[in-house]
Amino acid sequence: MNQSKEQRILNFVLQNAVRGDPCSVMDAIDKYCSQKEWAMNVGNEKGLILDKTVEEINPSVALELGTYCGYSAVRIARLLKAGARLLTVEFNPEFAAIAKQMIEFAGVQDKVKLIEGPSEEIIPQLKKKYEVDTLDFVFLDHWKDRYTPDTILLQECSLLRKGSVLLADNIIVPGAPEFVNYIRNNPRFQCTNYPSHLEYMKVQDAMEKAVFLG
Ligand SMILES: O=c1[nH]cnc2c(O)cc(-c3ccc(F)cc3)cc12
Ligand SMILES: [Mg+2]
Repeated sequence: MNQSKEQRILNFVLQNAVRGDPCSVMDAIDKYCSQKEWAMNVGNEKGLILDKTVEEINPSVALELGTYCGYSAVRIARLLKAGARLLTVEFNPEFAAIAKQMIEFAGVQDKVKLIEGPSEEIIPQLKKKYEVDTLDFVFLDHWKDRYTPDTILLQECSLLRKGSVLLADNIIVPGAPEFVNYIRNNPRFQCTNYPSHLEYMKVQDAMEKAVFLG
């Protein structure tokens, strides 16, 4: 059976990174995906914007939509204080299986709960099934057409509180114009745009930060 690209990325990490060292895992993924095979990890340039946002908030409870191979789950989890946790949602079972191994190899599994399934099903379960009160931070990095409906669903499920921060990847490429229109014209959010580049490419991209005003 032919190996998937995601399996090749994981194998490269297992061969070249240091078990229990999240930064070595991130570096190995970035090295492989910039030199061998492009993949849709947030990457190091936009990753630094993600780092600064997470450090600013210092979240107790964070949610990621779109785990993929686990690169940004490792990136976020390495910055979480003792007792804080990241819930990360992945729809694709193959990606979830790779991400589980990536998160465990990086040694951040105690801070990360990987949930397999569609975000529209998982979000309404967060309070009762996953014991979430409200979310301090949400990283949207799944499918651009889900950014707006999932942001609305988070509000309907009372998962956002005054000061909750959303950060969305891929505002330019692949682009989320409907989400940008929704969030920038919504008086309940205070938005900031962070120009950057598509991971591993000299192509313009951007991230959008949106603070929920309650
Ligand atoms: O589908 C995506 N989900 C989350 N993040 C993505 C991401 O960072 C980049 C891309 C992407 C960008 C350019 C391209 F030619 C093909 C795919 C897709 C996703
Ligand atoms: Mg992305």
